[in-house]
Amino acid sequence: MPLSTTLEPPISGGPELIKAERLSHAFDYSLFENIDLTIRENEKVAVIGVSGSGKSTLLHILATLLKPQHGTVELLGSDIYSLTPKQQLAIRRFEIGIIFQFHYLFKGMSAAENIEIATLLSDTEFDDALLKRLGIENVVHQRVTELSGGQQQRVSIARVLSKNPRLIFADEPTGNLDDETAHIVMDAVFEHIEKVSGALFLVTHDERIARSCDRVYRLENQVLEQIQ
Ligand SMILES: Nc1ncnc2c1ncn2[C@@H]1O[C@H](COP(=O)(O)OP(=O)(O)OP(=O)(O)O)[C@@H](O)[C@H]1O
Repeated sequence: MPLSTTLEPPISGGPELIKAERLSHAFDYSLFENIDLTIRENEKVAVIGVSGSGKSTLLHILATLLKPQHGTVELLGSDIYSLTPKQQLAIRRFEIGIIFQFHYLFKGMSAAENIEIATLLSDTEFDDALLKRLGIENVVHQRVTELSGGQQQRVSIARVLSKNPRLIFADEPTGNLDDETAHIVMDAVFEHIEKVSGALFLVTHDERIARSCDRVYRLENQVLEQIQ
């Protein structure tokens, strides 16, 4: 059994926005055991690791989507898996943005409609400047199915940022993007975190992008090891 991986919080003394303690989870085999992780205000944390090591599962657990078999997750001070479904929904709606590997856009709608749904639900404004910045201002009125994978990825990122969440969980957000666009997108995400004094939990295979975060961990052999 691996040793408990207790990770020291960073030097900054800001409030703890994401705090996981003693997380363990298994499917057919154990993915990780006794993981502790704290992410404070204004911090960006990346996790890398080989395919199948459990990175997405860890992201789902932190992002309220999957109850861990052991351990606790606090978001903005609330123990999320002890909340009622209604309370969980409110946190998901107003405080959490999840950038999924596979977008999950509404395919029958235009890009703009996909973004509008998010702004309506979270009571925020449609941000034209953000679309321009992400280079999708000329395609927003097209149906999502007419867009390239990279354009769809940017629409899904615009949808998440438009909600103005404090906590962003991003699973391979630059997987479909060329290097230049990947950097534009990550800069927009980083700036957003700064603007809202939020926190980012990023899963990526791109080591350069991981290294641009404040801390980097590798998930391997059931252990989350800090490598930067
Ligand atoms: N809902 C599920 N039911 C059963 N097994 C699952 C489930 N979700 C994930 N797994 C398994 O858990 C393991 C870890 O999956 P996960 O998606 O967390 O890995 P990952 O490190 O994110 O991989 P990748 O880099 O390829 O996205 C895999 O073997 C996967 O098949």
